[in-house]
Amino acid sequence: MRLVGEGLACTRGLRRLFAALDFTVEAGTALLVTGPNGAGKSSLLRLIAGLAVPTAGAVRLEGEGADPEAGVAEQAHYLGHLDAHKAALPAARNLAFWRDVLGRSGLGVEEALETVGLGGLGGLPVAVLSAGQKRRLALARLLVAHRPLWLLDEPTTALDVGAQARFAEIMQAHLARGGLIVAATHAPLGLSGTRELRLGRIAVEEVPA
Ligand SMILES: Nc1ncnc2c1ncn2[C@@H]1O[C@H](COP(=O)(O)OP(=O)(O)OP(=O)(O)O)[C@@H](O)[C@H]1O
Repeated sequence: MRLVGEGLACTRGLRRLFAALDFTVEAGTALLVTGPNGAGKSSLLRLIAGLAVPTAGAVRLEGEGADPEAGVAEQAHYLGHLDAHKAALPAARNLAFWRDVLGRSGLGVEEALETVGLGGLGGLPVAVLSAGQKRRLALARLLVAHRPLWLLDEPTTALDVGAQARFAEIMQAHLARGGLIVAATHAPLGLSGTRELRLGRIAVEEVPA
């Protein structure tokens, strides 16, 4: 399976953020989208996720394992800046909701909470969780339903060093199973075998391990 972006252009307001952007992400690899604030990293992720429409160009998943009946959005997890939790509900209830919506094809709720280091905290309302705990809960969503493509916007924001390392292991395991990752980030994510797409000065380059 591979994710292909062809001739992508994005205009926001009066500003053209990028044009004629081509990239390919092969199964088992990650593409890091980098560049200065306002370069268009989040905008690119939203285009891939189907949450915004490109001015030109298209994105598709193709090859073995890609579902020809489904669009990219249905085969992707999109994790934006907002964590998409109901603050008044317990963490476990929030995660159970996403598991039901996304298709129950991954870990159970308790196991996913345990995996992101929130074991025993599932009964707490999200409102009382710390910023890093809320982020961990958002990351747990990736685990409760299988989607081959993970679109991650600054996924390690608010995570402590240990949680960053744990999440690097989770991402690496996803890649080892043939998954794909596109991540907008200002910081290294601790992954090997990644390539970098730098916006602001468009170029795709190999990142040394
Ligand atoms: N809905 C919108 N209407 C008009 N302009 C927008 C809209 N959304 C984003 N922009 C503009 O598009 C540009 C790119 O925004 P984007 O969030 O994609 O940047 P980014 O590279 O992710 O930045 P950061 O590193 O700060 O997160 C910014 O100048 C922003 O103001």
